[in-house]
Amino acid sequence: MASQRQRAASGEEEEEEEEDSALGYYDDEDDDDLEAFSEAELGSEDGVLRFSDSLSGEVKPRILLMGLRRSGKSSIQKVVFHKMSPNETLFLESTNKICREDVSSSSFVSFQIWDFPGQIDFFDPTFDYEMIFRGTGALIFVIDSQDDYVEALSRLHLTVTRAYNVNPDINFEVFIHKVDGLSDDHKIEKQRDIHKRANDDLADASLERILLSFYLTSIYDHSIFEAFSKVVQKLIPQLPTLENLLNIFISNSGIEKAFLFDVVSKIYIATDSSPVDMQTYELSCDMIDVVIDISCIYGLANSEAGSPYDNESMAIIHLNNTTVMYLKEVTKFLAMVCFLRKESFGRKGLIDYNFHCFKKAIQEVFDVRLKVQQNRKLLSQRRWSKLTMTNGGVGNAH
Ligand SMILES: Nc1nc2c(ncn2[C@@H]2O[C@H](COP(=O)(O)OP(=O)(O)OP(=O)(O)O)[C@@H](O)[C@H]2O)c(=O)[nH]1
Repeated sequence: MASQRQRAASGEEEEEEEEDSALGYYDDEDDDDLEAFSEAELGSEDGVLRFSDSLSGEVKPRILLMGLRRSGKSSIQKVVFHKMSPNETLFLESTNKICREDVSSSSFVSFQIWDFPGQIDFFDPTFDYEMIFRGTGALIFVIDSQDDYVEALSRLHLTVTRAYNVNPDINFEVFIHKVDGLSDDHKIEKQRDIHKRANDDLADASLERILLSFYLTSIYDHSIFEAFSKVVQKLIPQLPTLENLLNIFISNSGIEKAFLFDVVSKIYIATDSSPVDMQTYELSCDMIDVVIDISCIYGLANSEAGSPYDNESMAIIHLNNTTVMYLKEVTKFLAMVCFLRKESFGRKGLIDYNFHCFKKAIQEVFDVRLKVQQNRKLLSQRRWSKLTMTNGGVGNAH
């Protein structure tokens, strides 16, 4: 019953299911989708924006994780979205099916991650790669920097050119991964070499218009979260508005830097336009961890199951260099982390007032988004029922 309602609600979901069976991938998130649907439909919590409404009619951007075997694709997914500790990834088994994961049930960022097995020949004629690339927002190609990368580069070239022919709007992101084993000089040298070779290959094929972005990553530090943040940010249509709001907020509050974080994944979905330095980012991640850990241990009454993060969540940390870190809840999934001087923190009342205005503005941005999503949902519902009528499958749509 629920699944019939779900299907009727969105033609796109139906399309996805068709894709699922065509590709034979593993998806352990179906039940979560149903839960998310009933929650969204019933409007479970007043005043909480349903950013994670998985059946909103919006086509969720797809992020593909590709690369050679053992390059680290599954580890990246597990560490960023499942809080797996990096050491545990040593025991991960090789992926032998495409694994799809919906990153929308527990966090703000709403997309699907498809983890491809390294050995798969997705250019096999029986494999419908066009269908895969058509709905893709970003393609992350993982290259193991500790290994010989000649084969990886030719695979990257093949993948990118095929994908570009199907969908020129895909963002191509190259993770030069496992850089934890390399010295700083070596890292830069590898990046330069990979960058040059990959772009030369494209130039030789007269495909200079394909833009590749490169990131040095490792699951053993924050670089993987930072890189993923940038990949995800490119898929958020409201990003310029969010950045603008943050700029206005910090300039009126005497704040030096502000990040808007997705609490669950620790991906920052926006920051003001001043440059990001890795240390501030790492400190912000640590602060979120501290808040969640302390809340889990001491904040939940009678160790009941509940959310360690709610609208009361906030934290202030004074660093020994006269900097203050200030964390405040923005929505159920988002937190703002600010860096400011001790003197500026004296005007906390003003900061809190500005924050209140910022929060309201964010709410408005997402109200608009919600409306757009609802309209799309209606449209796709109509399209879907028309389609089922013409195919004589009216029964399925009800
Ligand atoms: N040193 C280091 N090792 C890593 C890093 N990321 C992953 N690994 C290791 O690389 C090995 C392979 O990782 P997987 O995530 O299974 O690789 P995969 O690309 O998913 O492999 P397939 O499923 O076979 O395609 C594991 O032993 C990980 O612990 C990293 O950033 N640094």
